[in-house]
Amino acid sequence: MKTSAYVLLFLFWIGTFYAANIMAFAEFISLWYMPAGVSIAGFLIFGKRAFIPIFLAVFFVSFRFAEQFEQGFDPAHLASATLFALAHTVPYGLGGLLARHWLSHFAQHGLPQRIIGLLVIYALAALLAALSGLMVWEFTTETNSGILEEGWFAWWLGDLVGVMVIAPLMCLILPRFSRKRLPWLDEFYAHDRRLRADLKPFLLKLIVAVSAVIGILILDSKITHPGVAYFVFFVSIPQLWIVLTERTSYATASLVTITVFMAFGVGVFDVTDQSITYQFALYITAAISYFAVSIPALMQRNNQLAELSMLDLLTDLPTKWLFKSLVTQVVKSSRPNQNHCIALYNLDNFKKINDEYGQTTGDEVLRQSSQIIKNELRDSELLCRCEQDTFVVFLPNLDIEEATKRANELRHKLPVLHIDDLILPIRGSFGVAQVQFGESIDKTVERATRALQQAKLEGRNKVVAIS
Ligand SMILES: Nc1nc2c(ncn2[C@@H]2O[C@H](COP(=O)(O)OP(=O)(O)OP(=O)(O)O)[C@@H](O)[C@H]2O)c(=O)[nH]1
Repeated sequence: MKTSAYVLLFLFWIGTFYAANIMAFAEFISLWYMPAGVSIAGFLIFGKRAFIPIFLAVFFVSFRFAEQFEQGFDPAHLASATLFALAHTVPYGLGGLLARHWLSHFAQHGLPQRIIGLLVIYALAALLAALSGLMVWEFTTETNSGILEEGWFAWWLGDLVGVMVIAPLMCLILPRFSRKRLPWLDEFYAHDRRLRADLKPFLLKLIVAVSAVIGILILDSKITHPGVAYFVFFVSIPQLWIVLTERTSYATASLVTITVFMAFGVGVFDVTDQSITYQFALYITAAISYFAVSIPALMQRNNQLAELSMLDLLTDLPTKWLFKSLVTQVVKSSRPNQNHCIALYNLDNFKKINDEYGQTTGDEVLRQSSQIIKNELRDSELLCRCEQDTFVVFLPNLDIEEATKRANELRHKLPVLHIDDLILPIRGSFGVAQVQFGESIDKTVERATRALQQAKLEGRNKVVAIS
């Protein structure tokens, strides 16, 4: 944690505290308690070192409040400010550290499971903070007995919204001030690397979301029916649209924007009697956003896996799996009188190259020789790496004789390679088979393999066709 991070965390805490006060629709009452998000994210990103700046910030604010209330300094204020600071810092410290442990040590669980855990931790930390905060309040003042029972739910929900909305924003900003890399955080923002930073479509979607918020607030202020406020849950739809199609950083910004408009709006449009509904809507919208973030991440992971299974990493050629699915498609869409063949080839005595010159030279032979054959192919032909030093070429629209001739042409194209100081003449044995009507590609490959074995038995560096 850099020194600037201590100052930043302290200032963020104080800043969000006063910002929340601006958005309060009654004294100490607003839809969200933003500093809670700063606290939990501070511990999440910086670990236990976040304790000092957060404790000091809460202490500072509590002390100033006590002074303002009672007009003048009283040493008891120091004690009550300390208690308030502990009542806030300890629950969020525990929550943040637990969340950090959960996200960094249980990376083997999928993102959705980790998000469930995160939501539970956030909810428990906010509940603990609400209960301890109110207990300290009851304890330090004489006139406030009973506020624990009355106030715990509203406090909890307000804190929880603050945590859910502000923590992701802090997780974007704070890691820049950390000396450590936080790889477990990257997965949440994996989407950002794939998508271009295009502000225009995002802003359009954000305008839709904000218009929905304002429209519903106006409706709620005009129509006295209490059910109107429930329309605010619709806001989760444009927010979900943003999460699924835009960068995670934009989705984070939109969640904050929606919340700010709602927090100001309940006061401006005087619909504070429905504030619990609005808080719930914000919580649900945030929770949906958290889950939805895992969908683009999963999609990206699937794409990577699909690419891995379709392209051979060494030669960059399609794999047998892709070969089979492509050839099956071509054969299926062919007329009955169309002939197609495959030529399977294996490099001769390749093991010797590996043994004598090393695996790296062997790899280079596989890479270069396959690239040369690939460059010789016609547009309709397809080369894939089957396994080890065995490759397969799809030869469409050729009967077995034409295909045998073509395989011989390709065999002659196998190069004499110059790798470092070595001169390596590359040879190969080919087995050719025609795709029979109604036969699976696996069966054709099996027959071509038999022909290839025959070519090896007959002395290598030749083509054998099987009918
Ligand atoms: N360098 C390298 N070697 C590989 C790779 N995959 C498999 N091999 C090696 O390729 C060799 C395959 O040898 P074979 O085709 O069975 O035997 P061969 O020496 O080519 O002899 P014939 O096929 O009978 O002519 C084995 O030694 C494998 O270890 C790879 O990705 N890179």
